[in-house]
Amino acid sequence: MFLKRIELQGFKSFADKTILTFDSDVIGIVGPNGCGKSNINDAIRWVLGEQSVKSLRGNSMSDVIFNGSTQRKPVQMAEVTLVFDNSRHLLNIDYEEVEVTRRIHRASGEGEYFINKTPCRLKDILNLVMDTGLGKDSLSIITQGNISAFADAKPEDRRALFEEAAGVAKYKKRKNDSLNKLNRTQENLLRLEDIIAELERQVNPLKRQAQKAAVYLEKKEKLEAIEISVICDEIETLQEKLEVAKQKAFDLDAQKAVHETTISVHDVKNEELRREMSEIDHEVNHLQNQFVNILNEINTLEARKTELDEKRKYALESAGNQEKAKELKRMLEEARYEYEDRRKRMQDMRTDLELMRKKQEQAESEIAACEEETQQASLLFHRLSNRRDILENIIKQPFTHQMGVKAVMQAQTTLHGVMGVVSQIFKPMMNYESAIGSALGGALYHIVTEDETSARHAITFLKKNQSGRATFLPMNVLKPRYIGRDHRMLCENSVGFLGSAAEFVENEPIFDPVRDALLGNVIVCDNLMNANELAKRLKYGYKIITLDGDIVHRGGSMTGGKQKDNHSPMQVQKEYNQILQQLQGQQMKVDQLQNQLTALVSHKRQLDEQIVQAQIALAKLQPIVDAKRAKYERLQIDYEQVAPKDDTAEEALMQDDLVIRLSDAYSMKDEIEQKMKQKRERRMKAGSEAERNDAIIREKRRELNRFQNEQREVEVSIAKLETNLENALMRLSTTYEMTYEHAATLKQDLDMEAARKEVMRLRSEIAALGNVNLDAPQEYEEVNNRYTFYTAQKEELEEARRKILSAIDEMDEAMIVQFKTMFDKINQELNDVFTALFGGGRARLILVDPEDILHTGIDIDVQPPGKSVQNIRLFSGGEKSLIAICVLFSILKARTIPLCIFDEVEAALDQANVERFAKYIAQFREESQFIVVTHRPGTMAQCDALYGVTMQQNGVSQLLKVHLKDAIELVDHGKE
Ligand SMILES: Nc1ncnc2c1ncn2[C@@H]1O[C@H](COP(=O)(O)OP(=O)(O)OP(=O)(O)O)[C@@H](O)[C@H]1O
Repeated sequence: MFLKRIELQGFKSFADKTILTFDSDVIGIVGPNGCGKSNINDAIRWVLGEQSVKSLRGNSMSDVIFNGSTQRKPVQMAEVTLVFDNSRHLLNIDYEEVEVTRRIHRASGEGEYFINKTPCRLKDILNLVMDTGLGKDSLSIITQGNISAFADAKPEDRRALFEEAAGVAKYKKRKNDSLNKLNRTQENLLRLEDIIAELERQVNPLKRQAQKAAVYLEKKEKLEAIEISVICDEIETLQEKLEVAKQKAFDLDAQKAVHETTISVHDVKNEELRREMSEIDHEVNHLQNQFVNILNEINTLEARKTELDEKRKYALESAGNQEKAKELKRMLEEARYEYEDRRKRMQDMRTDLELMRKKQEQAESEIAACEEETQQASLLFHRLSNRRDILENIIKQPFTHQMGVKAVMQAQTTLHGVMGVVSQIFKPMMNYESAIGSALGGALYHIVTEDETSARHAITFLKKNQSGRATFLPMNVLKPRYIGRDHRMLCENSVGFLGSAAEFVENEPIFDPVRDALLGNVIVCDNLMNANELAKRLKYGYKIITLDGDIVHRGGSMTGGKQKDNHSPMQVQKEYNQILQQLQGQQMKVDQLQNQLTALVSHKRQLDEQIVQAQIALAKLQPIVDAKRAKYERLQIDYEQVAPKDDTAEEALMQDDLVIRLSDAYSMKDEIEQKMKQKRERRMKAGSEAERNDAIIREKRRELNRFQNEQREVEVSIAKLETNLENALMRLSTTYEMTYEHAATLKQDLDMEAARKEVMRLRSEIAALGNVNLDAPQEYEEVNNRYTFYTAQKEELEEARRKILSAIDEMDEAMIVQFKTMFDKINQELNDVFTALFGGGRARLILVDPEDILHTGIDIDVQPPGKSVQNIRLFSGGEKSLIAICVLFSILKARTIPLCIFDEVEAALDQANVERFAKYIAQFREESQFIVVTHRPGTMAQCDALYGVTMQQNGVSQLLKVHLKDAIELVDHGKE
């Protein structure tokens, strides 16, 4: 027996464990309607892998689990096991006995499969029974429904039965698998083709980019090798320059200190001089008092002398000759003394006067020279002041020729958002006025506004008042412009480059955007020659201006020259600043000269005064000298008249010291006068010295000022050098990630000028490369690898597809042969089976499309005895069943099927046909095992054994082996 046993538990109406053991070839299963016979049939199909809930007569797979009845609770699990004898190895497995089990749990709804109690997949079970004839479309399980549907089915729906009989299912399955594989391959191929197309699109540009990147890297490497040395050299040069500038700053500091010391020394000196002058004044005062006193004393002595002389005169008249001679001799001595004394004093005075006159002459010529110089200096000062006034006037009344600008600026307070005119907003740094003027050009007279609305309002204002035109720069739309990083670097390495024009103006921070927009990308160069050279290097992409205001425009055109009366605001401002500076110097010069002149004039005035005083004194002394001489001569005559012949008279003594005292008083007076003169001279000298010191202090202060300015410039240049140095160091660290110390060890001994040019050349070549994708080589390699990989894959897939297609062709071939052979075999059997069952007539199978064996439908052409009905559908139900049964038996004859389960297939047949049918089954018992569900005694009579299925009141099927008679009774009893 092929199927040895069925074990059911919880399956449909078989709530309890039920075992059907098959020990005969033809087993009948009998029982009343609804007792559960077909559930056995369902159980077999279920185990063999039935997935159609509908064909299992349920709504869900868990409907196969015993659902309970009035007296029994539902169970939670259904399990059916089929036990096969596989000694003939009909099943595709090596075991002699095979147990196939399927289980389902109500809770999870999950099914489990087992082969020989080992869990397996549904697929394994389908494989196991494939081509045994036990498949779901096979003849092994035929129901009444199948039988009646067979005749009415469409020809193509009948095909499955024959395919199953021909055993092409395995090919079909394989073909299906192959087709699925082919589909997947096809899909993969499509996907691959998409990927390859996409990669193809990327690979060529990437290849170009990778080549470009390689060129870039090569140049970059070369550049790096040279530029590190160039930057090092630049750093060293900058450091040297910085050293020099710092030394200069130090020297300036030292000079400043020297000057400051000089100033303070002179200040101290002046302090001393002033103290000395005040002391001298005090002393002169004191001497003047002394002078007055001595004059008084002289007057007193003179009076006493006159009185004495009168007394002597009277005494002489009454005296004797000897007495007289003695007295006269004494008087003569006094007179001679006085005369000599006065004469000598007069001589001294004359010498003094002479000296003073010489000094006076010298002072006069000095004054004349100083006056001339002062006059010249004043003249220049006035000329400069006049020019300053004119320029001031121009500055105070700007925009005389720009009516529109003038009108807007006059109405600035009433117009919202008008911020100023460009020429007034920016103040060029010293010496950059011409350059900035040229850089701004026409924009000098543009009006800066907050935004476009403000500009619109101003334009409306100009229109309404017909006040002219003006150009406006709304701040909100201005875009900053810069010199590109690479270009900047190129500039910094060029001779004569000073910076961008924006660096040389001062303005309020709020106007920075205007500054950057107008001047950010304008380059300032020292002269036109260097400007041309730089323009060439920059490929004429920037406006370059020189300190003289000449311009090399973008594109290379040039503007230059000089205007006679340049009234551009920047020029006016420049001249005004220069004039203010000159005026300051000139004013100082004039002041200095005037001070000098005043000092000279006062000196001369003092000299004049002294001369006059000396002349007066001399004039006063002259008559005195004359009188003294006359007196002396007179006394000499008088004495000679009375004097003895031998003048042996003893030396006359000056008895009265009045004369000496008087002479001493006069000497004292002269001495005081001399002292006063000396003091005054010293006072004057000190005054001049103080003035000279003041002049020196002023001069030193001026120089100090100059030093301070110079120091500021040096500080600016130090700051610039430091910035440049910092930039160079930064370039080293950002571009090459190197410190200077490390870079210096790599520095090569190059001709720096040539190296710089090489750097420039490489830079411009690199810049000309444009955007470089440095990841391109790697990306190219990746993409190219993927491209190669996918192309190879595509070829492999195409090869696989070719193989699948050829395998499908082979399978088709095999299926056609197998199908056709089986079909022919069945067709051969059919006629015999038909005549046997119908008792005559003829029947044959027809291929609807013999050209397409793989898909053709199958028609049946039957001719029961004595009938000429062409269309199979026109036959009666019983006839249709019988025709189907004929085909069934033909198939059984054509090929062996180990197990056939017939579920009331003969229900529609009449008694005679049932018997014929039953007997026919018996013919196959040698090859096939039959399980026949039947109600018909004729069929039962041909069975070797009969199982009766009963269902008691509790709704649970039960099984019992019965004899034929009991079986008929069971069925009949059921009918009742
Ligand atoms: N899940 C289930 N739980 C309990 N009983 C079930 C279940 N499924 C089906 N049944 C019962 O099984 C019976 C139907 O069995 P079956 O169709 O095998 O009868 P039968 O003997 O073939 O009848 P007939 O001779 O009319 O063809 C019904 O009474 C039905 O109530």
